[in-house]
Amino acid sequence: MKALKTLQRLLSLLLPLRWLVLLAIVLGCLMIASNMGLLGMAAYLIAAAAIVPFLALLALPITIVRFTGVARPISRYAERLLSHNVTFRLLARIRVQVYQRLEPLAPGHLLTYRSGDILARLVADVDELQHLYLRVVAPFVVAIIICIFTWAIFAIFSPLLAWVALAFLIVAGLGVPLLISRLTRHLGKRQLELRAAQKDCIVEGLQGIQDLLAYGQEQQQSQKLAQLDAALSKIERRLALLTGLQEGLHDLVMHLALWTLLVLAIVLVSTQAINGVYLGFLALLILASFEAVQPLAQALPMLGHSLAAGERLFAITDASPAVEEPVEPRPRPIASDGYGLSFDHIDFAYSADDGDVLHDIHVAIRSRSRVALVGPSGSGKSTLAQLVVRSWDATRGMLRLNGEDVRNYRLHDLRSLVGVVTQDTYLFNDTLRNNLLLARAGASDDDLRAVLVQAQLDEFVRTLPRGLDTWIGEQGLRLSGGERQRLAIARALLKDAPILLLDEVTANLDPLTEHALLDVLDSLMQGRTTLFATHRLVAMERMDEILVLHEGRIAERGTHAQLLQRNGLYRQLFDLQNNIVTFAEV
Ligand SMILES: Nc1ncnc2c1ncn2[C@@H]1O[C@H](COP(=O)(O)OP(=O)(O)OP(=O)(O)O)[C@@H](O)[C@H]1O
Repeated sequence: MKALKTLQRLLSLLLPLRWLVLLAIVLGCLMIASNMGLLGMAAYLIAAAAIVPFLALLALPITIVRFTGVARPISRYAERLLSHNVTFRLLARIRVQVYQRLEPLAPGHLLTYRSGDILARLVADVDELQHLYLRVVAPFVVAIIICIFTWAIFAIFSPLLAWVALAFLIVAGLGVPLLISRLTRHLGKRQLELRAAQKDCIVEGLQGIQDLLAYGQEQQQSQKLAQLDAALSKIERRLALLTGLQEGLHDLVMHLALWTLLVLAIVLVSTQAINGVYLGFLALLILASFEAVQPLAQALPMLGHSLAAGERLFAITDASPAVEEPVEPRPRPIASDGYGLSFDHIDFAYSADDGDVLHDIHVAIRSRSRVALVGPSGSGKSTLAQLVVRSWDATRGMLRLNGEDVRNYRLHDLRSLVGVVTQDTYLFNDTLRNNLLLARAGASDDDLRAVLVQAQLDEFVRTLPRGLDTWIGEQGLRLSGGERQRLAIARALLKDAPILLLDEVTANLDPLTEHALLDVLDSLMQGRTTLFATHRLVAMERMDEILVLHEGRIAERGTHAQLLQRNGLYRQLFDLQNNIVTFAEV
């Protein structure tokens, strides 16, 4: 039932291209009909030439042979061209549509998938659909038309012959392949899963190569890959066995059909029910019909692969996004005197199964103020900051931007107001220039230079032989940690958004680099409403307010001086970091 529904959904994707599909079907019929015409008429001519005294009487069959001889290659070529065109256009469209569906799922839902698995779905699974679109849809319709056509021709000579021929065609074209398809369906699904796991193993192995080498685990990773390969080969062997079996059965049915029909026809000829001159014609016609249903017979067992791939793709497109777009969105807010945020009694849980990680967060953040979120690891700093860009929505309570619920703005509008720098801002394997332009396409070189100066990266860029056109490697691997962070800051400066989220920006840096970067951050925060999540209590005196989070609650709030005076959790964390007390004393 599920397979039928998937098939129906996959077929509905063809609707926008229905006229091209129809044309491919017409061309397919023409190709097969001309093949049948060529073979059938050739057989008839040979038999008839012996008994027909004047060649002129054979003018029509001769014309048919000449016409079909030319029509066959032309229609074959046009049909192939068109089918491939339709299929690969559709696959490209599906791939983009699935990819676009990934974006609203990020980051919440995507965490449940592995990168290799997503890669496999977008590349290999989409490719699997070609079995359906290229080799099943049009060939199926063509095969049905051919069956009807064959039946009609045989019926002219004898209804008995017609029904027997049709029965054999149905068994060869549909019965055998559907039987094999039932056997291969679960294998096809397993094959896709194993291929995805294989890709994931390779992607993970490459991403974690340094740690694998450091821990001497590279052998284990190759063993894992070898095990997956072995499992995959086993499945592929079984699939090859079944496909071979299917081809053998098809040939067997075809031979049985040929002999049965020939014997029947000879009996009918001997009883004068059929003119003997048509015997060769009928024999070649049945051979041509079997040849016509053969592509479908070969493709049908692979239908299981397409259905399994379709199910895996629909699992992505059907997943509900972590956050929804508003039904009636408010226009993008424009506030000349800045943007304030207010968290109204917010509770948050990552999923219904998990407990709340934020409890009753109730705080207003004035426009253009700098607020630090500090607290022990896991206290909820990043989670709270991420609510601002609606990576997730609050489970209870409301987050307002200048008094309006953030859920009432288009996601794009809301996010365009926020600049984000995290400890692992993603840098693309591209030039410095293009990594910056991500924040504002079309920015001039002067704009780029200005933000590089502010981010104190201009001198570094000047030392590079290719300047802004230098490739920075995958994830900015050719840059040091400090340079990567400065580039991320320059990017945020270029975006020039009025709200800023800084999440552990200095976490991976040495004290000297951290110190230098704090000045850069200072200029970035200038005039922007800033949430600065950090567990490092440095430069806290530059903050207007500090919120100390503990187990998802605001445990303390105030300025650096007020919190130190209070002698609470903040003081403990501060003393611990500055080696004033030891961990045991806290
Ligand atoms: N995607 C997620 N799914 C489920 N739980 C999560 C997820 N991300 C974080 N958590 C949990 O939420 C809690 C708060 O995590 P969060 O990352 O916000 O803390 P943090 O204060 O920023 O920590 P750190 O300083 O270590 O970055 C933790 O218990 C963490 O395990």
